[in-house]
Amino acid sequence: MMELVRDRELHEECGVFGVFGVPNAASLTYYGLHALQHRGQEGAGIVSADDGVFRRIKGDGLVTEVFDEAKLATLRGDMAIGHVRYTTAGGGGVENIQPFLFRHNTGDFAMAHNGNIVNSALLRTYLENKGSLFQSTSDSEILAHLIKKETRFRDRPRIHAIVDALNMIEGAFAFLIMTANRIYACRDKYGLRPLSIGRLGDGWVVSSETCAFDVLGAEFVRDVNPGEIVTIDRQGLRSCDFSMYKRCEMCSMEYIYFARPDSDIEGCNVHAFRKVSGRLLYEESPADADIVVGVPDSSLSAAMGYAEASGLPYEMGLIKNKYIGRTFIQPSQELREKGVRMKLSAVRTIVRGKRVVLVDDSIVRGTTSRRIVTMLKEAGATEVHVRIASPPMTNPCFYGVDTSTYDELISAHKDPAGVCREIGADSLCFLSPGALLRAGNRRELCMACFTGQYPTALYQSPDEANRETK
Ligand SMILES: O=P(O)(O)OC[C@H]1O[C@H](OP(=O)(O)OP(=O)(O)O)[C@H](O)[C@@H]1O
Ligand SMILES: NC(=O)CC[C@H](N)C(=O)O
Ligand code: SF4
Ligand SMILES: [Mg+2]
Repeated sequence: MMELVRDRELHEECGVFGVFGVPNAASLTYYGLHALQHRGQEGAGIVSADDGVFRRIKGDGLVTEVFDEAKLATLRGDMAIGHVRYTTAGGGGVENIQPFLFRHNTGDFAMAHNGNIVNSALLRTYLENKGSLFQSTSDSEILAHLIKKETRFRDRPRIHAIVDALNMIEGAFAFLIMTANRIYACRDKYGLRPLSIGRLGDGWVVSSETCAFDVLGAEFVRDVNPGEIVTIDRQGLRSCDFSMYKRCEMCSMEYIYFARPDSDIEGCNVHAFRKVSGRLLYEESPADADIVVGVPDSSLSAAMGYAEASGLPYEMGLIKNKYIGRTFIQPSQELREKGVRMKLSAVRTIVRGKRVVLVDDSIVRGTTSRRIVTMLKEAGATEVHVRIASPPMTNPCFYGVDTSTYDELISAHKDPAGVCREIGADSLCFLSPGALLRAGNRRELCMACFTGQYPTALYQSPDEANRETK
């Protein structure tokens, strides 16, 4: 049977982008979303607002597949928000593609979310029992119903309802909420997901990652803080805390794997973080070898750091085919194995007769490492020493990253020696959690998928999590 195979082993979260007070906001949002495309390739959407008139276009696929010039031209106005989606809750389907748009007699509004709400099942039941009719199966829609659930105080400013609603949801989020006159940018109190604000001409832009600012020529202003709502309107920026409990537990996988190397997250450049993590990986786990090879693309910065610290030459021992799309069709498991060969090839003349240090950013199921070790050996490498720039991944993520279930995580069942045997390497070492903190010069980071110490309550047993696909 033909099956659709994703080309990435680890799946990212969504990306959100917003523009306030700049003509043709939707076109700018298109370019912003294009810069965030790596965060989600399943669907994309933009909602624009023009004098209280909201217009929306959304669809399955990449930003370039969903929009064209003619479509963008219909999204008039100087305000817009957009979203690129990778599903973490509620399944696929066009009804789950964001931004969501809600029509209400107190004023229409649109909403876009990156993250995952861990108490969504409970809240959904509560809201449905109160009469809510959901348009989608996405966890994100819950926030809108929470904002509108209280009809007794219709005249109070909307921000009060937003504060109350944000305090009812538990989990990870970067939310953009757009009304006729303003955009609210909100981040969860644990600081799990990134969200930054930039200046563009007389207006403002908000983005999951700062790489989108550079694309538009916008200037970084500041990050939205954990537990904060930044209101953007004609008066400029205003800040309000919806929670006094604040942590700085940014998702470490943003630095390790997800974010683009040219993004700065909470003041630390992603490429710089990875490079230092590679240096620390060498200090913790040196290897007797001839060359250092990174697994394209996400581990290249860490591999450079490892090579620099070790004094070994950094070589391009693996090449990635740029034209392997987001997904490709494979007929069977056997050909699926060949799928990675379509994606990555060893450079025979570079690795032949060499002892190779192979640096990757992470091991999830172990598929990539196993295939690449075999490939390097088949190409003539005499030894392959695998060095991973993150700790063993032993727990699933509940916060918007599809890191797999317990059953699939190779390190949940095998110690590093067992994983080493399984992938056929000559040695295997992982980076320590402490080194991750040092790489970012931080006191806190979410490392729950490595340590099992989740910053929030989970509302789900490990068994349920294990059964859940996404
Ligand atoms: O142990 P596994 O289950 O194989 O997963 C780990 C691999 O997945 C990711 O790469 P991915 O192929 O997703 O994309 P990349 O090209 O961006 O590195 C990550 O960088 C590892 O290489
Ligand atoms: N990856 C994400 O951030 C997903 C957002 C939301 N939970 C969804 O599944 O659509
Ligand atoms: S559990 Fe892992 S992937 Fe999930 S938010 Fe924490 S660090 Fe990121
Ligand atoms: Mg990879």
